[in-house]
Amino acid sequence: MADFSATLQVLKELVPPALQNPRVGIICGSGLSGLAATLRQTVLVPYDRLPGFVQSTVPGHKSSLAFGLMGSGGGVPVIAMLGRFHPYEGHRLSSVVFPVRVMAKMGVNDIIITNAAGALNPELAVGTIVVVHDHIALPNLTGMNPLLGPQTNLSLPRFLPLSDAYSRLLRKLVFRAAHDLSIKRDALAEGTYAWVSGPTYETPAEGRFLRAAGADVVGMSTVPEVLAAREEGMNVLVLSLVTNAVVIPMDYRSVRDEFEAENTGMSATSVVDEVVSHEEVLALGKLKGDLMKTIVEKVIDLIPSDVSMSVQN
Ligand SMILES: O=P(O)(O)O[C@H]1O[C@H](CO)[C@@H](O)[C@H]1O
Ligand code: HPA
Repeated sequence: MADFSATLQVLKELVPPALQNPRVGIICGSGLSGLAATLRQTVLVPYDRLPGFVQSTVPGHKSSLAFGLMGSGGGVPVIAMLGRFHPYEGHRLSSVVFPVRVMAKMGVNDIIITNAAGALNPELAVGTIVVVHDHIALPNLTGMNPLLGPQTNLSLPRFLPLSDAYSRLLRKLVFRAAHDLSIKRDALAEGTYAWVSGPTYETPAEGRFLRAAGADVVGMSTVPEVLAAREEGMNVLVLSLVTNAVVIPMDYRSVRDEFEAENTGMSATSVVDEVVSHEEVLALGKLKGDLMKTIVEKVIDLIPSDVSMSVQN
């Protein structure tokens, strides 16, 4: 098991005292590290200075923690991961969630986890921010769960309930923030996140399967972080930016028909199969990053400090 005390000691040396007790934790999804641009008195700590931290190897993820003040007035002390770790990078699940546990040990009560995700629900337009209210995690159900293994902290629950994983209070604050900021209603939606291991994007049949199971968006991150944060007793908010529509045609556009038409001399429409790319995901993050930033900043303003100090739902 990783040694948190060594990590905490380094942070004590590198982070000024005023920022050493962050109240809110933020995890920036693919292309969303600009979230930290609104921090004041920012101090960056590269992951390679921190025992127990691995490196973010995915484009659109930086390998640094950012400490600073966010929001109006004096500001709220926050700690932000400018890049996250995914199991598909080859990182162990315990490494993926290590920073979340460090946040807990530094006193973070509320964590805002963002990600880029593909839409399974056809009603979700690209660019929508989905306030996640539930998840489906096939990897969890089949033995890939960051909480598997001997209990490392006996003060934490062995059997963690997840029916209340996504804080009702924090979710509602997102809609209050959007209202206060006059953000148009359809910029936001609510939905269920499906976690897949990646790094492959879904086949059309897999997309249909996840949709039929009740998921609205799909991505390759977040759920391990949610589990660790809940185990540590934090209140969790997850915001998914829809960066692409998952390709789920029912119609496979028969190549037999295409062949037969060509073979009989009739003109056949040549069809190019649609594909998604990480470049597309990052481009959307760039386009909509400001909206995510504005909402996160306002939510942080709205979190009552007395509520933040205790676990609520
Ligand atoms: O979930 P984040 O880290 O935002 O990134 C999403 O974007 C990448 C795929 O384009 C995957 O890593 C997926 O999980
Ligand atoms: N599938 C899985 N993960 C993703 C997607 C997707 O379509 N888009 C962004 N992350």
